[in-house]
Amino acid sequence: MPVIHASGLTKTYRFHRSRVGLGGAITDLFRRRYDTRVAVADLDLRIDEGEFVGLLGRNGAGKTTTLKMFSGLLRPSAGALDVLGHQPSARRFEYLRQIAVVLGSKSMLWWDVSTRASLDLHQAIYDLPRPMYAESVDQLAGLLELSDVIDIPVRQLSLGQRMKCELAVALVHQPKLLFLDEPTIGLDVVSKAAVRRFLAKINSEYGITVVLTSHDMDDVSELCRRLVLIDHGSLQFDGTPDELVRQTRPRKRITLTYAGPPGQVELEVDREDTQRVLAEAAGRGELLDLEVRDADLDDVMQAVMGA
Ligand SMILES: Nc1ncnc2c1ncn2[C@@H]1O[C@H](COP(=O)(O)OP(=O)(O)OP(=O)(O)O)[C@@H](O)[C@H]1O
Repeated sequence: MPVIHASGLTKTYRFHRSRVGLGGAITDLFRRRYDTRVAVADLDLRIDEGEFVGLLGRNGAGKTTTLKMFSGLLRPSAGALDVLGHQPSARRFEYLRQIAVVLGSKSMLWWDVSTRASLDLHQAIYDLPRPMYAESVDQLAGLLELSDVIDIPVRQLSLGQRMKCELAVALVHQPKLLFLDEPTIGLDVVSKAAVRRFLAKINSEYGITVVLTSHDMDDVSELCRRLVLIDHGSLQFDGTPDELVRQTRPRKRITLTYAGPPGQVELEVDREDTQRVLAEAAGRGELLDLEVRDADLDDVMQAVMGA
């Protein structure tokens, strides 16, 4: 049974287009001009329980809009969308109770109070039974190593500590489905690694289905077993990271370092030619070093974004 099933999902924004100059601004007050933009076009997608899916694409591709429709923040303009048996835009409590949304660039925490106060508020909002709530807070505080920060006002926390607290608050009601938009944006390498470890664990051990958007290819390659690539709101690719790499950059990269001239040489060769090229290279001079590698996700995304 799919957790998310979208068919022909489309979102068109209607927005006000300003006229230029003071005269234009005054005219705008009386006669507004509107334009439309298709942010997501005819998207068909099925995501099953327990998956960890990366939603990728360049800026403006339609990732956030898609996540917002999945989570019920935006109403689709056309198409059908079923998430956990609900129509998200109806925003029914039984649906919202089963999902969580974490936006890296927007905080759900109150700045002037501690994370514990935000957690207590969520207990009240979701009407969580006391024992379940206590167990949930203990579990999340343990997994996210929050004991030193949970009672400190949020404004005094570092960005990394704050993101861990965001995750705790988002997950305290034990949702089945988590939507993450750029969860590691701005974090240092240590905090990124901690957040990724946590996300991998809640997916593999607690079975939470995760849909993530990120421009950080380390997030994507470490966490996502499936990638969905969208461009101009349309589906461009749906498969594993390895399939995306093979499809976009099928060639091997060889770096040869010779003792004498020409020094270091970089080559891109077809897979089936690798052995022949290496044998030929070895006969051309004394080799100090030799490296053969596949393109990685970073190379691939650069190729895709630049296309
Ligand atoms: N409220 C809005 N009104 C009008 N156009 C919008 C609105 N929100 C987004 N758009 C447009 O819709 C398109 C998709 O935007 P969206 O934010 O979904 O892309 P994205 O893939 O998440 O981009 P990014 O990687 O920069 O976050 C863009 O062209 C954007 O300008």
